[in-house]
Amino acid sequence: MHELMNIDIGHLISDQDQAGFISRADFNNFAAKYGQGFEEFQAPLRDKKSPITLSLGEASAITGIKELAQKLREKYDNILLLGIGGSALGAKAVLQFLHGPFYNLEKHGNPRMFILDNLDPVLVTKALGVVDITRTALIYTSKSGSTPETAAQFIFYYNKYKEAGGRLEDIVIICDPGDNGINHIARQLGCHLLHIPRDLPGRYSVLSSVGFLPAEITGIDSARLLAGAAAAHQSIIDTPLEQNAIFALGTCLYELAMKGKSIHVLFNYSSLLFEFGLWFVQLWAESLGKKLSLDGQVVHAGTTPLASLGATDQHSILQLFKEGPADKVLGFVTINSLPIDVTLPEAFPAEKEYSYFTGHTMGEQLAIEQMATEMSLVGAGRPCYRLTLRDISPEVLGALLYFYEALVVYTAKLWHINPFDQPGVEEGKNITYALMGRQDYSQRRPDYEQAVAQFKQQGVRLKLS
Ligand SMILES: O=P(O)(O)OC[C@H]1O[C@H](O)[C@H](O)[C@@H](O)[C@@H]1O
Repeated sequence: MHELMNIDIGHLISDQDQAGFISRADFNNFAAKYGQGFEEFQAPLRDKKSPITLSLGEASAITGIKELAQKLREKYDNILLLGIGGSALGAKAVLQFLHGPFYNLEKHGNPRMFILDNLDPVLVTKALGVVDITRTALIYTSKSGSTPETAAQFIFYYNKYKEAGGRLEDIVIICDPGDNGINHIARQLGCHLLHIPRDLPGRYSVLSSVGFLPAEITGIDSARLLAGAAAAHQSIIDTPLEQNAIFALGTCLYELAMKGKSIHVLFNYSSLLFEFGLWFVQLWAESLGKKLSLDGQVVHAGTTPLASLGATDQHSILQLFKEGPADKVLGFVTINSLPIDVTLPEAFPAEKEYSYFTGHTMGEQLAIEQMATEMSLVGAGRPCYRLTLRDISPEVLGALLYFYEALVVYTAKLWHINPFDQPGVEEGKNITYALMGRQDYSQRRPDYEQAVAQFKQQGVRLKLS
């Protein structure tokens, strides 16, 4: 992993015992205090018992995924990928990091990929306006198969597709194995059906067919993504405690949370990492934000993730990071070697605001701005760490994704919570099912309707115009 990315946590620690940082003495005591817990985290990884290691077993699915991707590439100009949360965010992160922001506008001979991850009548209708549905393949990704937003999208496009004479057997459904509606539909349509390992939760599923199929369709070798993840895995289980990045960073983040750093900002210094930032937000939030501990105590665990984009957000939220509440720890993600750089030629030499650029590259400027921002935050007493990615390659991204998955699982151990469930999102779903008239929720419907009426009554409406 060290060849793919490296990490600097030096500015989470203070030798002067500065408030808001980890003291050197505390840091030196981590092994004694948390070493045992870290071994308990490493053991299931080593034995391939941790759910995140299920991704490593997905190597066997890659040949089939490549064949399917090839077929779809040959037949179709566009792909509409329907999914939400973990069924969309990872694929978006992969495509953006490896293809850049203009993939759909560039000429490369591969299908354009539209990932529709919201319930929005305007979005779904507009998408129909930009693709020829008869030249478009549908991928419906839903681990549970019961997510109402994605199901509604699928019903809409399935009908449009059928009306247009689309080949139903070319539809792709990606879901859990199981005896449920989505599996029944796939079998009824005789379409492609790819299964996600049952115990691999959706937000950890990017390194499975969920991320691999969109990657392959657009020309990314998913075996290289997985090779990067495998390298990260090996490093996490082999590296001794004192140099182990997951141990040091995870423990620092937990201890800083105990000191009131309740917000974890990931400040990504490349437009290619914007979607990765959103993937991180779901992973961190749903895995660590828990009311109950493993033994049933009310703990309200977790820290709030926030994704920022450098250099853009230096001009919006940075002011707050530096001078607002001291409740944040910031992680910078930078890319060491860019495949493209731009040297600025001389222009307006008489003007001091413009003349100093001559001969500098934009990559150099971005790196300077990142360091300047980080230094200024550390100087203001804000703890920061930095991940430096070797380059823009599938191996690096695979390692980065697996690194954060493992970091979340280790941090959850410190919080003593389950990182693989999300009980907090269920209630809203149940109310939706009941109010939308789902049959198996009919008994609960009157109660929910009454509760909704009461809730609305409690509102205090003010006039704005
Ligand atoms: O993949 P699906 O089953 O459709 O789930 C999509 C999303 O639904 C829920 O909101 C869960 O909290 C998320 O973790 C999940 O990623």
